[in-house]
Amino acid sequence: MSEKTILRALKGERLPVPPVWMMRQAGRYLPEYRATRAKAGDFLSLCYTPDLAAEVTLQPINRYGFDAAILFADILLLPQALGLDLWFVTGEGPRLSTVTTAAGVRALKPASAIHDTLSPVYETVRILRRELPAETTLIGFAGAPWTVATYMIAGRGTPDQGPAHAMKAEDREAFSTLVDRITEATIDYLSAQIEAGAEVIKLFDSWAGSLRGQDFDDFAIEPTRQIIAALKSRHPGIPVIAFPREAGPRYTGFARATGADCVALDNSVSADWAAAEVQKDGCVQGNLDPRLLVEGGETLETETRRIVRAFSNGPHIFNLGHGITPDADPENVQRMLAAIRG
Ligand SMILES: Cc1c2[nH]c(c1CCC(=O)O)Cc1[nH]c(c(CCC(=O)O)c1C)Cc1[nH]c(c(CCC(=O)O)c1C)Cc1[nH]c(c(C)c1CCC(=O)O)C2
Repeated sequence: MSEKTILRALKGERLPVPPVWMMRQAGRYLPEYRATRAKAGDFLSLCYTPDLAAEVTLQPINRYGFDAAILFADILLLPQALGLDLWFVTGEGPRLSTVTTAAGVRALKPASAIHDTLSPVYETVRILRRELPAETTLIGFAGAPWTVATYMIAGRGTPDQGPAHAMKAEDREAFSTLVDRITEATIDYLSAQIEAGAEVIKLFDSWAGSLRGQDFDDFAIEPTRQIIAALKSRHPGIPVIAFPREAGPRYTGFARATGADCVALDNSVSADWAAAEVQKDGCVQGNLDPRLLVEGGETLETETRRIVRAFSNGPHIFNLGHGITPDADPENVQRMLAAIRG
């Protein structure tokens, strides 16, 4: 069989039709996901039950034939494996016990202890490698250290990441120690996913956009660079997609600075700008506004075609600028795919 399309794009090949997958493609917009989640009881039980996590990972592949499957798990399982309490409040989101001091950082479990909690995730990866169609690429993932730290410090999602910025300002050393601990644990976590069968790794830095100036270098670029260097030295050739969401002008040069093979773009940057500034360094993915999968209509098709055209001169994986939302219409995903694949 010829090499999988996603892997070819990640090596820098320009393909006549871009391969496609979607962030949060296994999720609440799909009735079959809601049914399996009900069977599991709650979101975390779904993440930690390998048969059910594999089942929901496969649902969007079976329905739409995406070129990649993304492991079903969550970026907040890692803080839990480091010793924090984690729970999800229905309709609100995640809650964690917090780390805000040097003593709190010292009390975390060592990186070497994470596998006790996370081994079901590796089992999900093994099941998926057996069950996925031969042409479908399996993506493993983790949160990037800054984004994971923002949840560990605040104990929840925050609009401006205020508590994390406050700890960084008040005790930069303790904050850096926390970021280093997450970095080390993330390397071990992703290595274990690769050993279990993940073929590509994605790092989600959802809150990268709130880091300014030197902080962006120290806490968005540097930990990502360290993770990618360690993964590529342990697993030569493993491709990595980095998503420094809302990095704006700092998308320029991000692949070169971190060693990422592909940069994922949110929908606040223009595709034409990114084609000139970001795609010149390698593969890009993303950029379609997830709202369009709620609204549908002519705009969904014209915007999809516009993004395909803008990135048609270089390596490109079609994706959204952020996750598909629970109110999206599954039929609109078919319309998007028809506009991409013709
Ligand atoms: C910040 C973040 C989290 N998780 C993730 C991020 C980074 C990407 C982003 O910016 O969205 C990443 C993530 N979360 C999930 C996946 C699975 C793979 C996939 O994309 O399909 C992935 C890759 C499942 C999930 N993670 C979550 C759900 C919804 C849970 C449910 O079924 O009730 C899913 C399918 C819950 C979650 N998990 C998180 C939040 C803030 C929430 C609540 C918000 C929400 O409900 O969308 C943390």
